[in-house]
Amino acid sequence: MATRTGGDVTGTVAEATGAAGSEDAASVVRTRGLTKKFGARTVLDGVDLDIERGEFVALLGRSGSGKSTLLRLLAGLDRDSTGDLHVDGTVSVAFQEPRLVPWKRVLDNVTLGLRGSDPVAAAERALAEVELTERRDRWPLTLSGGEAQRVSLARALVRNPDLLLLDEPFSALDALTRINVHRLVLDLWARHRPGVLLVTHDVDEALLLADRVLVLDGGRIAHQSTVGLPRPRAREDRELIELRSVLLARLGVTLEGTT
Ligand SMILES: Nc1ncnc2c1ncn2[C@@H]1O[C@H](COP(=O)(O)OP(=O)(O)OP(=O)(O)O)[C@@H](O)[C@H]1O
Repeated sequence: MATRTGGDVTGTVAEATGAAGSEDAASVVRTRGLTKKFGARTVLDGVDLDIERGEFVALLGRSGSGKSTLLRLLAGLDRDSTGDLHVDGTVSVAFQEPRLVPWKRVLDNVTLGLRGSDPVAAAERALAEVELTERRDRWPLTLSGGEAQRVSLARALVRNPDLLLLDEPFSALDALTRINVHRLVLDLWARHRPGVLLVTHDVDEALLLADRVLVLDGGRIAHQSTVGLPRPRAREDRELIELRSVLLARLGVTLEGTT
């Protein structure tokens, strides 16, 4: 078993408790030699990962490289691993599908499992932040995809997480909605400053949003690029274009013959 310390997971599916002082107060995540096997197959093979408080990290990797597996371990949704894993603070998770409870209205989805003195007021504030105050009494099935994803973000943020884990939360959205939700996530992140780990297939999305972009390959963090540009960022920025080709090459995509 991995030594899992810290991490009070609140999210859509998991609840775990624990508390421990961090070895490094600046880090919300610290893993060393984190290894995960499914049967005889080693999917994560000694992952060393640090995420600082308030840092936005994106994780790229080919399909099946183990991105979601790593996210699930950080979320405490899977505990069967070896190595060191330390998560310091509260964790919230948002997935590709919003995973709203269909028989609960929007507001009740956000307050679900929420403790504290006034969960309704907290949920109302969170819904206002994602600009969905008017939808508070709607049933999830009557929401658009973008609205449902914003409710899912409100539900994640209402808990004021130290670590926000995002597993491809934008991939099912149409291009325009995706741009708006990107803007919203950056806004919410700037206001709340959780550490973020965003799992994505989209190199541009990673470069537009993150401070650091990691590539998972061969069960390890095989590459990282730091993106020093201020936000909002433009896709056509020269530095971004260069980083994009480096990352695509690391992902095994070559752009020869394309413009
Ligand atoms: N519960 C499980 N039992 C057995 N194998 C699993 C299980 N979960 C994941 N795997 C395997 O582990 C590998 C990594 O899966 P994972 O979902 O983490 O990859 P990923 O990088 O997130 O992929 P994608 O980008 O396609 O979502 C895959 O080969 C997958 O089949």
